Amino acid sequence: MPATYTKEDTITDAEAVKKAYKPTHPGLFEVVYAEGSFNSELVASKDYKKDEVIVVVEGTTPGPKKYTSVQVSRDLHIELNSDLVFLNHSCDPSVSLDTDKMQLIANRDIKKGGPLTFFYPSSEWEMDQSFPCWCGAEKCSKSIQGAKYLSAETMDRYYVTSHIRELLNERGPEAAVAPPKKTT
Ligand SMILES: C[S@@+](CC[C@H](N)C(=O)[O-])C[C@H]1O[C@@H](n2cnc3c(N)ncnc32)[C@H](O)[C@@H]1O
Repeated sequence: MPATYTKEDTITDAEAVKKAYKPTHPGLFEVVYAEGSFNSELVASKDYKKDEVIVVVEGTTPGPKKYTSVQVSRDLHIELNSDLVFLNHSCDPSVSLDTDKMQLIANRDIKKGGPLTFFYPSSEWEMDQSFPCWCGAEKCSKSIQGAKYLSAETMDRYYVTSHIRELLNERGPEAAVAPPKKTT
C-alpha cells in the first residue's frame, strides 16, 4: 500500500499486498491487511503499558479534509503518510491521538497483536466520510460523523483534542445537531 493511500485502493489480493508490505514503524506497529474496502487494521507489534507513548507522529503534511486526514486545529488537516493511516475508529479506543503533542498514547495495557484504534471524533469535528461503526463496543455511537453530531455527554467519555474541546465549549450545553441522513 503506497503512502498516498487513496479511496481507490480496495484490496483484492490481500496475500500479494502482505508480501510487498514494509512496515513504516517496524517493531512498534504493523498493518494487518484484509480484502475489500476499509477492512484492514493497525495492530501493536509489542506490548504497551497504559499511558505509554507509542510513537511521536512525524512526517505529516497538510492537505484537504479527506477520509485519511486528521484534523489538528480548527482549520488544518494533515495526512499521516505512514501506516498510522490504518488506525481504525473505536467507541472503546485502545489509543488516543494527541494532536497538540503529536503523540499516539496507549489508553490501557495493549498486548502484541492487539488492535490500535482511536475515537475519530476526538479530533474530527465534521468528517469527510461518515460510516456506520462496526466496533461492537457496549456504548457504540453507531454512526460516526464527527464530534459535531455527538452529545456533550458522549464526548465527555473520551480524550478530546484542544480544538474539539474549544468547539464543544462554544456549542454550549445544548444537544448535538441532528446528524445528516447519508452515511457511506
Ligand atoms: C483511514 S481509513 C482506516 C483504515 C481502513 N480500515 C482501511 O482498511 O483502509 C478510515 C476508514 O476506515 C473505516 N473504518 C475505520 N474504523 C471503522 C469502524 N469502527 N467501523 C466501520 N468502519 C471503520 C471507515 O470506512 C473509515 O472511513
